[in-house]
Amino acid sequence: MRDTGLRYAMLDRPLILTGFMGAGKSCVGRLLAARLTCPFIDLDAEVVAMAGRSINEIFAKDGEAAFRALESTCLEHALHRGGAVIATGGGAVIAEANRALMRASGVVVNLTAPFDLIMERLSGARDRPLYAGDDPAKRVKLLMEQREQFYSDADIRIDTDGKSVEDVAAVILGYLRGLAA
Ligand SMILES: Nc1ncnc2c1ncn2[C@@H]1O[C@H](COP(=O)(O)OP(=O)(O)O)[C@@H](O)[C@H]1O
Ligand SMILES: O=C(O)C1=C[C@@H](OP(=O)(O)O)[C@@H](O)[C@H](O)C1
Ligand SMILES: [Mg+2]
Repeated sequence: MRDTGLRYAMLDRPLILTGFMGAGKSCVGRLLAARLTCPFIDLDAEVVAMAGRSINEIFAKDGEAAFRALESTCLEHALHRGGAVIATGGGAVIAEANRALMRASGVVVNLTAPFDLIMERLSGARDRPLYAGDDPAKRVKLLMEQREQFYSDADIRIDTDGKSVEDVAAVILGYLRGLAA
């Protein structure tokens, strides 16, 4: 069943998913956009399209700062498109300007998962430069701690532990229904 009513309710407001790598932003976002029959924008894909190279290549050749600049530009473009579901990359919340823009433009939904589950979901990931290299567990732990303050800057936080992608999308749809009522 498609939530066409909700689609119209949020037509001019993006729904923005934030959260750490592996929280499920991309999977949940794609499903949610299908349910809402609205566009789905994955910021990582937008960055790759704009740069003409992979995220791994951008990090390796241009550095993280260059990636963050592209990410901010793509976020701005995406927010201007109005009613869409936007899956951000896990680090999009670091820049204060990005957070302010997200809060001012749409509904910010933060997906969370405990450290062990994040590690489980990321195991084998090859397209995440911040997960690659020596001791990814140590880096993930540190980044999760450092970013917690930024992720908490959201309209709603949803713990995805024990929930399927469908379950998480259903919680968000329920929240949107509450907003539209
Ligand atoms: N709620 C969930 N339950 C089980 N697996 C999940 C869930 N959310 C995401 N995953 C899995 O975790 C991995 C990362 O998901 P993804 O949507 O790419 O996360 P993100 O975009 O937040 O980094 C994928 O393999 C996906 O299938
Ligand atoms: O947390 C981060 O800094 C990053 C998360 C990634 O997106 P996902 O959160 O979708 O994996 C991607 O933007 C890049 O590898 C950097
Ligand atoms: Mg993603």
